[in-house]
Amino acid sequence: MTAELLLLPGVTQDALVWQWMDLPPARAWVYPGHGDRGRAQDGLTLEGVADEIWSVVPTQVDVVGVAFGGVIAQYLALRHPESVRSMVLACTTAASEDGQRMRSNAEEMRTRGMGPYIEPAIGRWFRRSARERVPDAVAHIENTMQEFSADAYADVIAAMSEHDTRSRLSRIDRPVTLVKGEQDRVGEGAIDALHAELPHSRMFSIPGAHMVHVDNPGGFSAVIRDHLAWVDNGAPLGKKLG
Ligand SMILES: O=C(O)CC1=CCC(=O)O1
Repeated sequence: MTAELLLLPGVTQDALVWQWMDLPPARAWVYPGHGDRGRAQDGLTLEGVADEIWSVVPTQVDVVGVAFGGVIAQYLALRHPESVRSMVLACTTAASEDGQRMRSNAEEMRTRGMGPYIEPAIGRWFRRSARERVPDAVAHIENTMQEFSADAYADVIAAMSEHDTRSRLSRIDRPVTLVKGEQDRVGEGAIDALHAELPHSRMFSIPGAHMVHVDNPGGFSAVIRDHLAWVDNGAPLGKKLG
């Protein structure tokens, strides 16, 4: 059986967020509290999300993870290495910088609701030109966030506050393509840090802000297709590509 392409998006995003990309057939994952799904009954953890994915996907997957999705992809590869053939990790990180601040932000979200968070998120996630270039995609994200539960958003931020895979990244012996959004100002330097630690990684920079898959769907599709060709052709393991 060949590997299935598995798409893990950023927080608040549903399966429709990939519709502007040009990809081979893929499984678009929907996290608890996202899309039509209820919140995780026993609380959302990074390990729990990864384990649920592992329990559902076929033998092997090529994982594409953006932002929160890139975090989940790391837990999947660490906890269930046999299930991951390769990864594309975009605009993501190996560790949250300030867990205490994230936990207090999460508590504040639960009381304030989604309203105050939508415009700032659009500002971080897209380049200014996005409303002209990809108006439907920006509108989709805005509409999704307006309907989204602040508790579900807070669940993700609280779970991410515990995130730190730095000491374990050297165990991931799969080919990884890392993607930097050239205009991504969230966690600057985080992709370089992943590149330094992941033994079989290569790195691309493409125009785009934090949610590079929605901000630059054409450019990100091209990277994924290049990645799949690289892996299908036996991505040279043990060799660090720059
Ligand atoms: O919203 C951000 O700036 C960072 C982020 C947290 C989870 C996610 O997917 O992006």
